[in-house]
Amino acid sequence: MATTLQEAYKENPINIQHILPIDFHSIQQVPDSHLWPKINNFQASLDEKNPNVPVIDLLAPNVVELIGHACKTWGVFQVVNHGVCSKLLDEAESQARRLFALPAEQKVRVLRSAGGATGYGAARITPFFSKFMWHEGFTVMGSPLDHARELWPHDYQYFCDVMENYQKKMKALSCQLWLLILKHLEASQEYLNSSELIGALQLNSYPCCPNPNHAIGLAPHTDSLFLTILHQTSNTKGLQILKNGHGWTSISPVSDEALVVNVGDLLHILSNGEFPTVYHRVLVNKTKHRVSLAYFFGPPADSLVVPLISSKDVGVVVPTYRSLTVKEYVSLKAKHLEKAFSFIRF
Ligand SMILES: O=C(O)CCC(=O)C(=O)O
Ligand SMILES: [Fe+2]
Repeated sequence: MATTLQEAYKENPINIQHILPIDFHSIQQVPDSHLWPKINNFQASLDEKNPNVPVIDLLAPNVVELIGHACKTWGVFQVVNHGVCSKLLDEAESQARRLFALPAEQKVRVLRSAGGATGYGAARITPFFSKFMWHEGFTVMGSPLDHARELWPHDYQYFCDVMENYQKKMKALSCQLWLLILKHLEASQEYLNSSELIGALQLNSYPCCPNPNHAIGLAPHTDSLFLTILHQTSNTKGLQILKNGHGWTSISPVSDEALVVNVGDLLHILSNGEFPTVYHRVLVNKTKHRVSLAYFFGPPADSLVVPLISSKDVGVVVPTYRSLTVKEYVSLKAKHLEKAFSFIRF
């Protein structure tokens, strides 16, 4: 997938002005370019009234049922007892912090190119909004060696080791979750072989913001692939999902090692709309520099995503979306963001 996803990005280049983040280290005030109309910020009392996102113990005997129910009702859940040790989560976060702490002139050396997939830069959704986000990111697919060498000519190995190990562990967890989801959907295992799943790692940084009521870390969006596994700084709120009937709901980690898993667009299509794709955003705050690591995983770019209809429903339930390749969907999303669905809905 990495290569063909990179091809899809190459076909939809982004203007350099939408890739280059501002120098957050030197900024005292939110510039007009980053000033949004008042953001409906955290309201503790409202958050407390909101129902909590499901927390799933991966060792629970009824885990298939729990995940199926969470995907259907929320499209998002937290997992615990997932087997990724907290030491690795901490190390990956601290290596991400080490990268973002570098001076802007250094980070720019590994700036994502216009049609590129990896490297330092603003969020891919930037061109769809008239204001910029309070965010900088770094995307890794496989080994980050070339970029790490540019950043730390004499001290790049540890960063590479941690990022590669982190992706390996996330891939294993993705495969485990994927098999449980296929079981729930009653899909044959050959249908999307978990060994073919591929991922990309996105490091996100949300620096302290002098005016958090008028800035946004990441504007509302959905993730494109099957699932996203997210590690976020503990004790720092930021991620919110739009929950029907409840408005924006915060998702704070239930423990230091809990990971957030959310359904992406391709799984929404594959489940024939049974699982909602999750609209989410990130808020910023004045005093805490929040960092997150999002691992996106999905099928190879050339594979066809066909809405699944269980054998007992054939002839009764009709597909909501037409089938399409991953690459085709990524291209539609790069051009139309969430309006991409309107091009494939029957
Ligand atoms: O930082 C977060 O909590 C969310 C990140 C995210 O939504 C993304 O990388 O797509
Ligand atoms: Fe996201």
